Amino acid sequence: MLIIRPIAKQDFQALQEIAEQSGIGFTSLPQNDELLKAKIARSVNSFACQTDKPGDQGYLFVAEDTETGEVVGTAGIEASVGLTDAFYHYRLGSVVHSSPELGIHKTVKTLSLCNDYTGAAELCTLFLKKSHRRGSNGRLLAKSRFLFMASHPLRFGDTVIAEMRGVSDEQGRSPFWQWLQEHFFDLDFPTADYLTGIGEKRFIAELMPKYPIYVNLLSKAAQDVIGQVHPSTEPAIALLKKEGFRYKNYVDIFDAGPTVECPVDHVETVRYSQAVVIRIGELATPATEFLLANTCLTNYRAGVVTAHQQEGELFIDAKQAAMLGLSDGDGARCFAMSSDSNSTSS
Ligand SMILES: CC(C)(COP(=O)(O)OP(=O)(O)OC[C@H]1O[C@@H](n2cnc3c(N)ncnc32)[C@H](O)[C@@H]1OP(=O)(O)O)[C@@H](O)C(=O)NCCC(=O)NCCSC(=O)CCC(=O)O
Ligand SMILES: NC(=[NH2+])NCCC[C@H](N)C(=O)O
Repeated sequence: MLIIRPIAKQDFQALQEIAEQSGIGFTSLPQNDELLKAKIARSVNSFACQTDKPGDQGYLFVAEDTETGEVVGTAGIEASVGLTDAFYHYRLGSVVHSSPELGIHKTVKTLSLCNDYTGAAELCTLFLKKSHRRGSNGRLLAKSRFLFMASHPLRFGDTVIAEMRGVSDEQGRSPFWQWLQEHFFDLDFPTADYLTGIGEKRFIAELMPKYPIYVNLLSKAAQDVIGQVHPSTEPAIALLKKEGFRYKNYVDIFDAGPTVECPVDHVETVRYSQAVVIRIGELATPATEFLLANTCLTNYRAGVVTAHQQEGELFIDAKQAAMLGLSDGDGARCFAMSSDSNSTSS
């Protein structure tokens, strides 16, 4: 069974391995041991802190294979971005150049630097080792965060966003960055991405073009990747679109990958999840698959279980209950895996 739990200090090596595997452009996991240790410590403090409003908390979860004890994936949530340092995007807009006298009307796309997502919660750091990309593992890892948010809504911004990794090749060459580099920076994409990942973001404010950029002046290769995701990120964006996330013309300032957004209470897993009381014992048939999480903070656990729901109660067997730290009579939150089809679009 795969369970999702908060990251702990002893997961450092596993996180280091995931940082190595995730590669360039996966901004939130740079290969820097001190930073990874600091990320773990920040997460441990975030789960432990008592708060009723979003602040500088970052929650990092891991997926653990209970049979081998191996950590096989990560997923994160930032409570609210841009409150301690500026959080930048490019907003893709339009300007119209029009001369009725000459009969010329031209709409030109522009990219404007902005901080519009300040205060939003952010999903990040979603990674599953290739060996475990099967069955419902990816869905469990991505969705378990929404059960956590549904149980602890006061800890997060009202809107949740996700910055999707944009297009770059295996050497870390990004067509969009290439253009910026030629005109404004003397830094390659891997270095810029690394500096952002370790929080050294002052150079953005200092060097980034401050006036809107006319998109038609960019190279064709750069124009083509605006709002496009890296091939390995297709499953991640597919999962979020099914949850109701939408692209509203905001892109990453380095690789032009799309940012998608959704009000937290509109996210499918949040909307269709239910608070239930756990009953442990024999399962009645037909039992079906549920995503189930306890309502704890530091002892948070989530997993996919076979269960039987009757009104406000969810019946599970003792083994599954033990894995999720649940006892008979405990409150929990569940989502019927079959209700994924409730999604309004894909
Ligand atoms: C993202 C995950 C964890 C997802 O796990 P899996 O690949 O096992 O997921 P899956 O269940 O096979 O696929 C999820 C859904 O995507 C669909 N799908 C799969 N491949 C696709 C493709 N090439 N194009 C379009 N859709 C595709 C599947 O049909 C499925 O939809 P149905 O359910 O309808 O069948 C993994 O792919 C991964 O680790 N990727 C590499 C790292 C990465 O790029 N991470 C995202 C960075 S961006 C980030 O972290 C922010 C986003 C976030 O945190 O959520
Ligand atoms: N350059 C980018 N577009 N980066 C997006 C970052 C990918 C992913 N959201 C992360 O947490 O790392």
